Amino acid sequence: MAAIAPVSTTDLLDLIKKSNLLPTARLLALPGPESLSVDPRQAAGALIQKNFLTKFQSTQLLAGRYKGFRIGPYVIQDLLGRGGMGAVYLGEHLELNRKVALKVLAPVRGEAQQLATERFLREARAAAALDHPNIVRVFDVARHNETPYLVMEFVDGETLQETLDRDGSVPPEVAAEYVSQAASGLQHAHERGFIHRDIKPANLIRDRFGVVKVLDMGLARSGSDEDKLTEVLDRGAVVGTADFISPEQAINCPNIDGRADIYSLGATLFTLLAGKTPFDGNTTQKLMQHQMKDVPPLAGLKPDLPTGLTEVVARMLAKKAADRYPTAAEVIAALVPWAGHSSHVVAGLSRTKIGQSADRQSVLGGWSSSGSSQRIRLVPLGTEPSDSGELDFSDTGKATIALSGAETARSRTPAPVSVPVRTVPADPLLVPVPVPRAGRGTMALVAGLAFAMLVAGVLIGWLAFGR
Ligand SMILES: Nc1ncnc2c1ncn2[C@@H]1O[C@H](COP(=O)(O)OP(=O)(O)OP(=O)(O)O)[C@@H](O)[C@H]1O
Repeated sequence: MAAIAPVSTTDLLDLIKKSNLLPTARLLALPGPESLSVDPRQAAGALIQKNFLTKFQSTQLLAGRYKGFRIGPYVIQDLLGRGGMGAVYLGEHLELNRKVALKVLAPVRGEAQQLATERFLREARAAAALDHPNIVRVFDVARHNETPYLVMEFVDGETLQETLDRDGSVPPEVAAEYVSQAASGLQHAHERGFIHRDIKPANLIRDRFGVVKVLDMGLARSGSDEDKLTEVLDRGAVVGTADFISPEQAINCPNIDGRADIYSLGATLFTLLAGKTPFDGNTTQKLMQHQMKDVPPLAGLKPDLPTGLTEVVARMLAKKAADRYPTAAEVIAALVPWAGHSSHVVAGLSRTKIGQSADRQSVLGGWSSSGSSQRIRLVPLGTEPSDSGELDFSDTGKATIALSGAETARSRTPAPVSVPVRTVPADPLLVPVPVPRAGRGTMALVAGLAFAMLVAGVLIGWLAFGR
């Protein structure tokens, strides 16, 4: 039945009552029609001001829509965004007043529903295994009227894609810091055997305090036995986003590792700095170029960029995984000269093995480490000591990162992560369905199609792009 917009304030108040969006105490306090404007729009405005409604709720109610405001114990307050699988809403727990992000699976039929459900579970499992300030936490997965939804940490901020859409590009030191924070989250994920597989600016979200968090662990895959199943089922699908996909993912290599994420993070850093993605063209052309064509030199696109930084990007974007930084932690070390002062990076690193291990020398691999067990010195290989940075995890809650040379040390308290963690139960409500993955928007490209296009396009590609 089509929604009927309220024509009077009494109609509006009736819709509010039917919508179930207010807890009983608030409902009892709701002003009557006599104390509101007779115009329902003005009445709704007054109710927004008195915190009975949000703008989103008011818009829905004024359009006559009053269903769907409640998902489990949460009240929908706003639409945060839409992705390939459904919508993400801001929800507030009815009793606890805690704000969360709710990812609600869009209704689809048949096998697509099973695939989406499987991905939901995968996202929940991956995120539940990870506990890091630079990774968006998933608290729960449940069903509401048969519709699966994820309960996530609400990040009050914007994705780096939104930043790019607004600002075009990002200053070098800011881009280096954002990427260092993302690398810190990835280091944590990689240490636990998870590869994200779809790192891109749209999957990095920055909160109001400047903390960057990795979103959307939906494609993450662990090396655990259980996930070997989905690995087998995934075979046949090229997964990732064409603008940021690593060469090995583009050819659906079965044995990718964390260095695939490092490539995608490099493509993200390239895009943040240059204001454009590394390659142009359609999806097939982009896949081919990631494999065959050198990334255009950043210096040509942005002559003012520090040379050292463009070299870091080039190494992250090396075609062969072996030529990239071996770990995300080493990307952070390489970026210290530009991202150096961030307490957020330090706070994130303190949750990785590097930040926790007494024997940091072995964790750090090629880096040199000095001082007490509470301090590590980061010297990216092949750089001058003046490029080094020092991370200090020593004092209670205080984190210091210092650059040697002209820079002076600064100390800040890392921004606390205030949302309590509720891990997803081992036996979630949803049952995984063993079906192969298929394409989903920008995320999955069916292998047969991709391979066919690749083979057919190789000749054209060489002619069109050369080397
Ligand atoms: N935890 C969150 N906190 C705040 N906003 C969020 C959160 N998760 C997602 N969003 C917002 O919702 C939008 C859609 O998220 P979603 O993960 O569904 O999209 P996507 O990654 O673009 O889609 P796809 O699943 O196709 O990759 C994001 O771009 C972001 O703006």
